Amino acid sequence: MSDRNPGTEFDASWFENIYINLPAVKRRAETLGTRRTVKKQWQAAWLLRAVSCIDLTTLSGDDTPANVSRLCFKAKHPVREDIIKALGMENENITVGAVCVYPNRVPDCVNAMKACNGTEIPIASVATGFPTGQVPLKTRLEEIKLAVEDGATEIDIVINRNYALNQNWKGVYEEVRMMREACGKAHLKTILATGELGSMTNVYKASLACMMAGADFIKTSTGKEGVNATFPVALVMVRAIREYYQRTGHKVGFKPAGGIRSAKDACTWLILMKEELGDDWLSPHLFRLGASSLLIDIERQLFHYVYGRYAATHEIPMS
Ligand SMILES: O=C[C@H](O)COP(=O)(O)O
Repeated sequence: MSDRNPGTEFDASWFENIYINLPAVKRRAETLGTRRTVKKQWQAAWLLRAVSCIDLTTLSGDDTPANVSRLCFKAKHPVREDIIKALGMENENITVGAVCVYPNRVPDCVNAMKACNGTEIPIASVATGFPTGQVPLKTRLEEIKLAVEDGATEIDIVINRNYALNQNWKGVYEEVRMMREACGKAHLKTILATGELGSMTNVYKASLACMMAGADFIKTSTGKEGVNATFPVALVMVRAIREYYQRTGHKVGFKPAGGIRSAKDACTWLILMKEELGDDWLSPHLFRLGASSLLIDIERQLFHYVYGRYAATHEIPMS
């Protein structure tokens, strides 16, 4: 993870005169999807980089110690050994960026990580009444503290959408500030739930409020809203990250989440980060992809890359 973002005093002037040129943002987003392709010889490297940035997620009502344990094993061994060997990467320790679960499942992650020896992978817990946040502040803060006590090293909170929709940026700031305090040493990711914020201007202002309050990452969505991670929203958020960096010198990370399922999209997200913020934002310290099923497609593409598309789909061993 990046060096902690200490945040700043609340400054209302940051929220004045913000104008988002939506047609221009949309045009820029379209160029990301259509005009950039990763050269063949670089494809595997880009895909492995995407793997290292995944927050491998399970956030379901029917999560159990068993499926969380499988998730943790997969987090430590995200790509099949023969594929890694064929790529000449057997000496690299390739893992995902973190696992991401509900607070009740954090102890299961701790146990599962102990059971498979080797690298410790960060355990991220959603908290604060995820996904809606519609519980009292005292409960939301307590939930963070319990998750950290249980072993979470990263906390993904949801912001107060009521405050955001009512332009109460000081309210958003003060709650996030308290949440950061409750996190202690754990890193803080703030989920904006952009699909519920009503406008791109609100997305930009919510991003600023969270970073001012000390968010280490800003994250698009819970994955449970009607609209989740989109490229136009991401462009608005990363430009807020750039403004915050220019004003304070602190680098804040970015996590798109929700509906990211294809290897091609994963590469496009990396290209967006490279072009908008630069190479520092191409590592798990400053970039995460929140996803529950993206890894399956990346592994499939790596398989095709190593063995060829024909072998991958048609060949069967005869003995
Ligand atoms: O934070 C991560 C998201 O909840 C995952 O969403 P997904 O299941 O659409 O990949």
